[in-house]
Amino acid sequence: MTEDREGERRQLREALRQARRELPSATRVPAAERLADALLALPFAPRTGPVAGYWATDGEIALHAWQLRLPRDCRYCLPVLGRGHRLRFAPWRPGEPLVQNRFGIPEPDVAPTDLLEPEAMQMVVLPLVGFDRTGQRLGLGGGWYDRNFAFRLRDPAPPWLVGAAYELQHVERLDAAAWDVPLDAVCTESAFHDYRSPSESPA
Ligand SMILES: Nc1nc2c(c(=O)[nH]1)N(C=O)[C@@H](CNc1ccc(C(=O)N[C@@H](CCC(=O)O)C(=O)O)cc1)CN2
Ligand SMILES: Nc1ncnc2c1ncn2[C@@H]1O[C@H](COP(=O)(O)OP(=O)(O)OP(=O)(O)O)[C@@H](O)[C@H]1O
Repeated sequence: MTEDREGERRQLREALRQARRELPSATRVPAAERLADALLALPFAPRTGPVAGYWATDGEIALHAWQLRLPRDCRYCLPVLGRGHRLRFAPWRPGEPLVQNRFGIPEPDVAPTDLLEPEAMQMVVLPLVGFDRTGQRLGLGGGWYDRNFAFRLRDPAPPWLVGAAYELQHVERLDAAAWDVPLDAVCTESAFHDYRSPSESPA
């Protein structure tokens, strides 16, 4: 990528992060409920097994409403950062112990043997800074999700990869890099954006 492109990407990231941070709680609270409605109504919403969310930070749309309304046999998990940009997941219920990771984001305080691999997830709800009409995602820039879900560039779902965002994070077009893993869908407070190919979305 050229330096110009990288600079543009940085500017876009900052503008979108600021816009989402500025949303008032009168907007955030109902948005989290509408997001939960959309995630629970997904045609491929899992009935059972581990599903991954995130601990909302930096103005990200919250997932607690979804977590509370998940089917009984689904286990809500949070991302746990490892060495070398390794991302794994740990089941977590409200009240269970948390520690802060290197970015100050809470993650479950569990033994390494309790961590689940990305491949074990039925569905992953990804945080994002921006998304476009083709399902490309702009993240915080660490490449954590792209690295750890690169297998989805060749393997079919599951895990289904679903971005969660406010509609104001929708942008016209993001440049795709070779390593960018496209999303299967994005849910917002007002829409379900379906990016699956026809073969993945039977009529
Ligand atoms: N809520 C949430 N959890 C997440 C992510 C996320 O985007 N949101 N991640 C998605 O990948 C992973 C963590 N990746 C992250 C990448 C950068 C920063 C970040 O805040 N960077 C700061 C600089 C902080 C520092 O260097 O200490 C910044 O860009 O301002 C945070 C998390 C896994 N967990
Ligand atoms: N599969 C991969 N293998 C090796 N490096 C990768 C891979 N995917 C991404 N990266 C590296 O990660 C860096 C950040 O990528 P990018 O800007 O796309 O992150 P992002 O999607 O915005 O962030 P995140 O996924 O953490 O939310 C890139 O510079 C790239 O070098």
